[in-house]
This record gives sequence, C-alpha cells and structure tokens, in this order.
Amino acid sequence: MASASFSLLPTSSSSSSRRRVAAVPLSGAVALRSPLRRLGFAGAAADSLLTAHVAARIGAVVGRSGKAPRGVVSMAKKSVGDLSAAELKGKKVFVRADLNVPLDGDSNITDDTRIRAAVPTIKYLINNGAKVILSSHLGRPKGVTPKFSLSPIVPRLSELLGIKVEKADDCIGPDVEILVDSLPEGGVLLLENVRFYKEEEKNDPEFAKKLAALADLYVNDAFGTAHRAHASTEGVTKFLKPSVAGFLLQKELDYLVGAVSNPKRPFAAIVGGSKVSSKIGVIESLLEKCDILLLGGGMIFTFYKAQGLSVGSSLVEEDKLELATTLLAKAKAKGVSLLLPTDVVIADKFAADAESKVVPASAIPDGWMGLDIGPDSVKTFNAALDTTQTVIWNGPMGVFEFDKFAVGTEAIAKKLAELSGKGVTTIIGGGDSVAAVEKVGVADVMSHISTGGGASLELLEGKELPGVVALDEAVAVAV
Ligand SMILES: Nc1ncnc2c1ncn2[C@@H]1O[C@H](COP(=O)(O)OP(=O)(O)O)[C@@H](O)[C@H]1O
Ligand SMILES: O=C(OP(=O)(O)O)[C@H](O)COP(=O)(O)O
Repeated sequence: MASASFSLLPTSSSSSSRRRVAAVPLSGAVALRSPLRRLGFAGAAADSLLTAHVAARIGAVVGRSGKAPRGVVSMAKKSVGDLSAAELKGKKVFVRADLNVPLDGDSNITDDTRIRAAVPTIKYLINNGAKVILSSHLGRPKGVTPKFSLSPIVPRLSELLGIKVEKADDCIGPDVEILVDSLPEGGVLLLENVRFYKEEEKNDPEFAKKLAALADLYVNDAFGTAHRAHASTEGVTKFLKPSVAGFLLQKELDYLVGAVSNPKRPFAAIVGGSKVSSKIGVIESLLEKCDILLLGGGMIFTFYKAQGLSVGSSLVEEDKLELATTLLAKAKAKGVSLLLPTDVVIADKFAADAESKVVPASAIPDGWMGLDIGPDSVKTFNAALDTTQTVIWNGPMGVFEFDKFAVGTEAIAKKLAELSGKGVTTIIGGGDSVAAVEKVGVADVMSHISTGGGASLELLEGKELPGVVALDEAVAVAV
C-alpha cells in the first residue's frame, strides 16, 4: 500500500541524466546577450537581464555535482493507506484535519478547499468501518469564542461525505465520550475547536492524553498545521499507536519534499511576495536544488538597490542589501540561472487606481514605486519556464490584489497551467500564490496546490515539521 514515501510521483530523473548544455560564460552582461537573443529576447531585455552576477543561462541547465542536496528532509511515514480494513473496522480513529477555512461575517464558508482536501482520508476510514473522531482548530481563539466554533463546517462536510456528521460542543470530557460511544461504524463525530483550550497550543501532555483517550489510533491529515507542535498534532502521538499520515499530508510531502528534492529537471523555482526577509530560507534552500530561479514581487527592489540601481519609492529592505548581493553570488557559484525582472510596472502611489507605466528595471524615477513585473520580464520568464520539467512557485509577482498590478502574477499562473497541460510538474507552494492561481481559474490543472502557507514555506526551507516527525515511520522507505 502507499506509504508517505513520495511514491505517487512521476519518476524523477537522476542528477546524471540532467540535460547539460554548454555553460555560458558568466563574466559579464555582454556574455549573456547573444544566448538570450538566440532565444528570441528583445535587445533591451537581453541587455538589461541583470548583471554579471546573475547567471542568466536560460535553457542552459547547469550540471552540478550529483550529491544529495543539503536540507533534504526525509519524512517517509506510515500512511493511513497502510492500515487494512481488518485494522480499521470498528476502531475509533482520531483524525486531526486542518478545517481552518475562511468564513464571512455570517459564518458562511468562503473557500472550502481545506474541507474538500480532508475528504479522501475520512472516506477511506468510514468505508473501512472505522469510527471517525474528527478534530481541528479554526482561527486563533483565546478561550471559548463562539465565532470560532466549528459548527458552520458540519453541513458542507456532511454534503461532501454523503452522511450526517455529528458535532460535539467540546473536544474532551464526559459529554464527548458519550457521543463517541454512540458512534456507529462508518460514523463521523466532529469535535469542537481544539484551540478553545489553551493547553492545545502549549502542547500540554495531560490535555493530549485526554484527546488520545477518545480513540484507538491516530491519523494526522492537518498539513496546514503540521508546523505546529500542538497537543492534537504532536502531543497526542505519544499516547496513540499507530500514529499515521493521512492522504492529504502524504500528498503534500510527496510534492513539497519529494518532487522538490528529486525533481524532473530542469527544475525552476519562482519566488515572489513582499519581502526578501520572509523568503531568505526558501531562496537559500531552493538554490541548493533548482536549475533556474526566477524572482519577482516586492523583494526584487532590494536586489536592484544592492546592484546600485535607483528604485524610487519601491519597497526596499535596507538591512538586506548585503544579503541580496550574497544570494546573487551564491546563485552564480552554484551555477543556478537566477533571473530578475528586466522591466517593471511602476505606480505613483500604492493604490488600485494609481497612475502606472512600464519602465526598464534600471529606470525607476524618484517618487514612483514598482508594483508588478513588466511585459518583457513575463516574456523572459515564460521562455525560461518553457525549458523546464518541474516548477515550484511561492509568492506573487506583484501587488495582485490590485487588478492593474495583477498582470504579471496572472501571466505566470497561466504559463504554469499551460506547462501542466504538457506534463510539467507544477507545484504551488501555498499562501498568496494559491489565491492568484485560483483567481485566474487554473487551480484544477496544477499538479499540486498546497493547503498550507506557513507549513509549505517551512518544508521548502528544508525544515522538518513536528506534526510529521511525530508519526510512525513507514516500514519501507523509498525516498
Ligand atoms: N512590488 C511589490 N510591492 C509591494 N508589495 C508587493 C509587491 N509585490 C507583491 N507584493 C505583496 O506581497 C504580498 C505577498 O507576500 P508574501 O506573504 O511574502 O507571499 P505569500 O503569501 O505567497 O507567501 C502580497 O500581498 C502582495 O501584494
Ligand atoms: O491557516 C493556517 O496556516 P497558513 O495561513 O500559514 O496557511 C493553518 O490553519 C495554521 O494556522 P495557525 O497559523 O493559526 O497555526
């Protein structure tokens, strides 16, 4: 049966089978022009593709040493799919899911992605005659807070499962135990928000023991919360055996660890978002693994400034200028093709109705700020992406919340959809990039869209997630 061992993915090519193309000398921007022009880039784009530091080897995939990349997290865990019908029938199974979905002011669910993502594991359990005790948090309540009740989840979950889901008003205690005892085989009981107890986030062992006492075995399918060492994600595993991964958790690991550590190459990473400081870990980790790194979003202005360009009033982290220079040098040293946008859409103010125009990255006037990547950059990025077999994307290319500055982000989303249709593995690493992909309406065609923002970022940084580490090891590990 499937264990959480990255076995669901298309077979990756080994490092020795990476496509190697004669390296383009990196001694200066001049050296970059002809290969870029051969690839069809306009003179200005080729000329301004940024600096001698930046290894702009589009289409040229870098041969690097075949040794395992640093920071590869091996999280091969036993899966719920490893549990047979005989092991599940009549058993009380504590399932930790992440049902932390957005609700509007009237408690209507505005995005049910996380509920739908939890369904395969629950269905597997009920189809095998288990009694499912479902647990989640919602929001960040301080004590019992009615607006953070999980009650609004029940109708949609019942609809998706095709059965009536029961709901408890608490997550521990005698009333909950009575409801658990009356659960039929194939029944589901949703516990109340586990964060109504402060002991949850404190990972209090006594609280974890009380949660565990409700069940015979444990399934963690809460990927979005797997980076939290809380009682229901980590503590409970000390009292319940087996403790296994659900199908969603397994799929997230397959893609965010498996596909990224052992990708079909060429492998491109696209990193955007507001600040370099929030993405340092991810950029450093991806530099160890990818062939091409495309940078966009607000962070690019720190890189521009580090290279002596004027950035007007664009977002800059003055204390990260040195870091930006170091990252560019690191990319060069590792032979990674790091591309910065060659043109940007600038605005006269940070507003949806701002005046805007497109300028080369080297010509941002005083008083103007860059809020999106420009059309030449989109062309350049698309051409680079056309050479790839695996792409991971984290962070928007611009202020996509304002339509006027969403064009670059939406173009990348469309490109990834197109590549996905051609068999390229496309992974959207959580957070705002997921919102962008959904806005464009191409979420369904991507290979994988992560359900966890913070959790996916930590995985991409090469960190281990406590909620995963705590689970039982898979018997056979095939990383
Ligand atoms: N050029 C820019 N200037 C200011 N903010 C930007 C710029 N480009 C993108 N952003 C903002 O970055 C935010 C997303 O950043 P971040 O949280 O790091 O990404 P993610 O949520 O994908 O991890 C968005 O709200 C977006 O408006
Ligand atoms: O929504 C979540 O995280 P995310 O916003 O990083 O995707 C998870 O449910 C974790 O919630 P938390 O950040 O309150 O622990």
